[in-house]
Amino acid sequence: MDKKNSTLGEFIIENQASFQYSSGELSKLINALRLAAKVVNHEVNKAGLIDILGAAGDTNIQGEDQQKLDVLANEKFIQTLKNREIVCGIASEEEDSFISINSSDERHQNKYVVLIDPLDGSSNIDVNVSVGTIFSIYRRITPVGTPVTLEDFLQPGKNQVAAGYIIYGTSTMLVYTTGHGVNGFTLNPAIGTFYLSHPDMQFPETGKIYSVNEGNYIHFPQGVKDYIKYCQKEEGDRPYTSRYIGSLVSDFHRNMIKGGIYMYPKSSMASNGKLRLLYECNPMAFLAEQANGKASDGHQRILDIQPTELHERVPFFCGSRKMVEKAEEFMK
Ligand SMILES: O=P(O)(O)OC[C@H]1O[C@](O)(COP(=O)(O)O)[C@@H](O)[C@@H]1O
Ligand SMILES: [Mg+2]
Ligand SMILES: [Mg+2]
Repeated sequence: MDKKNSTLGEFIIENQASFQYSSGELSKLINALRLAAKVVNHEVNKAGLIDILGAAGDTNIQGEDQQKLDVLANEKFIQTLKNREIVCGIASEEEDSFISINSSDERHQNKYVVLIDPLDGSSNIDVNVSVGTIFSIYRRITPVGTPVTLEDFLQPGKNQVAAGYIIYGTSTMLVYTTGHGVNGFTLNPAIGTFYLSHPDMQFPETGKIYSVNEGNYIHFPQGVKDYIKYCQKEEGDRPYTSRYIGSLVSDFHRNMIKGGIYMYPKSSMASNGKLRLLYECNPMAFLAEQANGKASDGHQRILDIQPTELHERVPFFCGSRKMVEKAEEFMK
């Protein structure tokens, strides 16, 4: 069968053998994420027709006003994973602490934990700009059959067994890696099936797009200011084009296809920037490296960072390898 025609379900089965310790559990887990993605996609598409726009009225542990769609997406992903008893723990950007899940079947204890950003790009929900969901999967490190602990979630990103995102945009796509390259699947809404549309995605080695919230320019470290000036200078293949959607998933996706760099630096207002290491930076860094790109905090490889807190933030520089290296030079 021509690879391009394969569905996500077929692709998962075909690639199961490449998973370390493959017992089918990781395949079931990715299948469950696929299902939850379709459920949330259905709700996102109705935004404006049903009551899911605007704030939900609560504040999450990040100190952000939760949007109704943040809450709905969070519930749908957690519910879908819980009901299928295929993970032993879940951590979410929208939950204060991690959720421990014990399988009702003594003989079958799960070995994976999932970390999710259920709705990425929340500030774009009400204005019909593309948003996403981000997921990251680890093999637990505490003994199977015992309750999960914080330790199981505070693993360096290089321990991830899988990571991906769903983008709810002009089309809905699921893009993921299990450590064997990055593949993108597009949802055919007529039949509710994801098809392999973007096999073996690769970041171009360099590009002409830089993505950063320039509204924060005066608060950025000098190195970042200098790199932005470098991007804007009339010289060689520059100036680059500034593109910033304000949804990490969408900016990353565009830059992976066209070549570019996304930056959310630290600033005098936010000493570690805004993005969460566990829910946003680690999964996107794993995808970037699997697609020949690069991700750092301006100095250190994101995937080598040892997390210390569930909701910690880190500065984030991610995209085409040569562009991230250039930005790091300026940061030095
Ligand atoms: O509005 P800002 O400060 O530029 O932040 C935009 C960034 O914040 C985020 O929205 C953070 O993610 P959440 O929406 O999941 O909180 C990123 O998707 C995006 O890149
Ligand atoms: Mg996010
Ligand atoms: Mg979010």
